[in-house]
Amino acid sequence: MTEKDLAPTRLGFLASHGGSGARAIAAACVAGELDAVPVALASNNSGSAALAWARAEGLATAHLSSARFPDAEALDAAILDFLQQHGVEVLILSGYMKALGPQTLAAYAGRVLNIHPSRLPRHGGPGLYGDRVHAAVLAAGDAESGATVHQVTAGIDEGPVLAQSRVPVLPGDTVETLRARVQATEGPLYVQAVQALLHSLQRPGTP
Ligand SMILES: Nc1nc2c(c(=O)[nH]1)N[C@@H](CN(C=O)c1ccc(C(=O)N[C@@H](CCC(=O)O)C(=O)O)cc1)CN2
Ligand SMILES: NCC(=O)N[C@@H]1O[C@H](COP(=O)([O-])[O-])[C@@H](O)[C@H]1O
Repeated sequence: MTEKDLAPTRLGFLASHGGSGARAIAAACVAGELDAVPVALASNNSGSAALAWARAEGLATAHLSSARFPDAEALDAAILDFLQQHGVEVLILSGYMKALGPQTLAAYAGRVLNIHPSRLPRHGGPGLYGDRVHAAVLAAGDAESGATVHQVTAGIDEGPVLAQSRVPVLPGDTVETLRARVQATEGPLYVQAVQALLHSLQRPGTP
């Protein structure tokens, strides 16, 4: 058992807006629920609340967007360089609205998680993000919805599902009321999924 094995796992985040998932996971680290430490957050929006929160928390931060790196390969390389520079071991997508590139996916294979606000495979894929997902659930007349944490692979929302929540869709629901009911499940669900991933990484082969 090396010193690194005993050290808490270093977490990195990508977020486009509020970073609610990152905040819930960071709080669970402080509370001792997760044997991990948040170390870095990058956003494609320089004015995002997630970036302001990460700066205030003392995390390493970066604004990495297609505006700064018009070439997708260069943006992917910049994201990977930022994460490796800060020794990130597990990457958490927290309301990140851009496709993650092949270099970062290859370097972090099996160690990248995303949360999506529906019960995948329903209402997932390109073009389905944020309130568009809740609108799709309502338009389809689904009786239930929820959130999904999955491993991230090249295809959008196609990675293996690790955990799901379930909430009812109620008569008279709007995008706002459904979003609030689903988002109330996301923090605990994401913490539970990260816990399971850390366990599998820290003690491979144990149930
Ligand atoms: N390689 C992967 N990258 C990402 C995945 C993934 O599964 N594999 N998940 C997404 C998150 N996501 C759904 O959970 C998602 C995010 C964004 C989009 C989308 O269509 N985005 C629009 C742009 C939206 C914007 O700029 O605000 C687009 O790309 O045109 C769909 C699903 C994160 N990355
Ligand atoms: N496809 C990804 C996606 O739609 N993610 C969803 O966006 C919201 C982000 O909120 P936040 O910016 O306040 O964390 C969250 O509800 C998350 O499930």
